[in-house]
Amino acid sequence: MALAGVRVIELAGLAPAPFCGMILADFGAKVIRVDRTKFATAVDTQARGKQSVAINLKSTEGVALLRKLCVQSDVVLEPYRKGVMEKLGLGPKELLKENPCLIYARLTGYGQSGPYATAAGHDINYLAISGLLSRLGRSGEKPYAPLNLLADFAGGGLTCALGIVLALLERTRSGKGQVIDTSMVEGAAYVGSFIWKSRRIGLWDHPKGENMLDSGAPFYDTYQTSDGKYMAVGAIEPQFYRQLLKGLELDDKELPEQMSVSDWPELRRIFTKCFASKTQEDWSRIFDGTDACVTPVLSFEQVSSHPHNQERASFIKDSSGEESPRPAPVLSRTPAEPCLASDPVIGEHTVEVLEEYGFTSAEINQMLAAGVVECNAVKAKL
Ligand SMILES: C[C@H](CCC[C@@H](C)[C@H]1CC[C@H]2[C@@H]3[C@H](O)C[C@@H]4C[C@H](O)CC[C@]4(C)[C@H]3C[C@H](O)[C@]12C)C(=O)SCCNC(=O)CCNC(=O)[C@H](O)C(C)(C)COP(=O)(O)OP(=O)(O)OC[C@H]1O[C@@H](n2cnc3c(N)ncnc32)[C@H](O)[C@@H]1OP(=O)(O)O
Repeated sequence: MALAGVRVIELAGLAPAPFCGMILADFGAKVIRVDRTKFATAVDTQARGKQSVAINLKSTEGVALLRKLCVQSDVVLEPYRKGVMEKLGLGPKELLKENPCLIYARLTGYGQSGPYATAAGHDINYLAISGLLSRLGRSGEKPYAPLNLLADFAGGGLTCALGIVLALLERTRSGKGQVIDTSMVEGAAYVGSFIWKSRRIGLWDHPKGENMLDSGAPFYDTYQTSDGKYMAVGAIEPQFYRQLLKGLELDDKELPEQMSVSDWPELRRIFTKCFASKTQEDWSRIFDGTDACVTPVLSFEQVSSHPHNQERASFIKDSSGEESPRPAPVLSRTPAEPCLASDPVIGEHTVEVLEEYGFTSAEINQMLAAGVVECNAVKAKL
């Protein structure tokens, strides 16, 4: 796999850093999640392929141990509030001094500087400060955060993973590590570059929810079907729009012009009535195999059995039968091989990992006895 041989120390976080760690693990890195001791359950629901060691970082021995692990690792990924790692004596200054090749990835909401740097926050707050949230939502309604996808995962976990891979690539030339400052505000804004840079062509001139791509246009929206499901319509270009009208059995001579913005409410009313006359399955049969850009809005229950997803095996099942998306993108020679075993319990691999990092049994037993580390058996999963 592409990241085989890369050793990552991931300090346990809430959602974005676990996703970043999972991406690296899916593509072959050895990812060791550092959990707290005396915690029953991990909050990490994206632990695929990771190992877990439980270390009490509030002890000097725990901090010394983590420093030793970082000396023999390629990447450390930390998701804490600005200043937390420095307070523990685990800041980049210390760790890069001991291992100049280390890639020190920091993943926070607001980044490592600026007046908000130390403030608590979540996806919705970062999205708000990025400017993007102001553009999300239907006309006349309040801004709406699309789950916690944009800041936490697109702008956070994914952007941080990109930073790590870039730094690993650069290290092959310079032999040097570096610090990555991932701000979810900036990551989300960067993901939104198209919105910023397409303002000059007038794509966003109207208020929120009244533009072509934000549910303003009737040919770029969702419609309810007679069985209470939905179809997604993305028929922008005239040749695709014509196919939409054909599928709906509408005569364009009897309709307003596609790009006549003032007629969009009327067009939407016509499309709504049409789509409500047949089931999702009926419409799928009509539009599949055409260029109308009309697809069913699949539920989580429907996705894996959809013929397209099925043929590409786009969803996988782990050993407990839990379904999830397979890693993307697909690399032709070195594709990801996601681990199908169930997620680690906190401290499941403490002894195994410490042995691998060269600690003797006596040293490990001493740390276990002193409560510096904890090892939990898999039976804790039951
Ligand atoms: C919208 C999303 C968030 C969604 C998260 C949900 C998926 C989960 C939220 C709650 C979870 C549930 C809950 O935990 C209860 C159950 C628990 C059970 O185990 C599982 C089921 C649960 C129901 C569980 C289920 C789900 O997991 C939840 C529903 C987001 O937006 S996430 C993005 C958040 N923002 C960031 O990550 C930005 C960067 N980070 C921060 O700004 C802060 O970390 C943050 C997130 C604001 C939290 O601040 P906090 O004050 O809590 O922490 P920090 O200031 O960072 O300090 C960390 C302290 O911890 C010490 N520490 C760390 N490691 C160790 C260790 N190994 N040993 C000892 N101590 C350790 C560290 O030294 C710091 O201590 P100090 O405070 O003394 O400096």
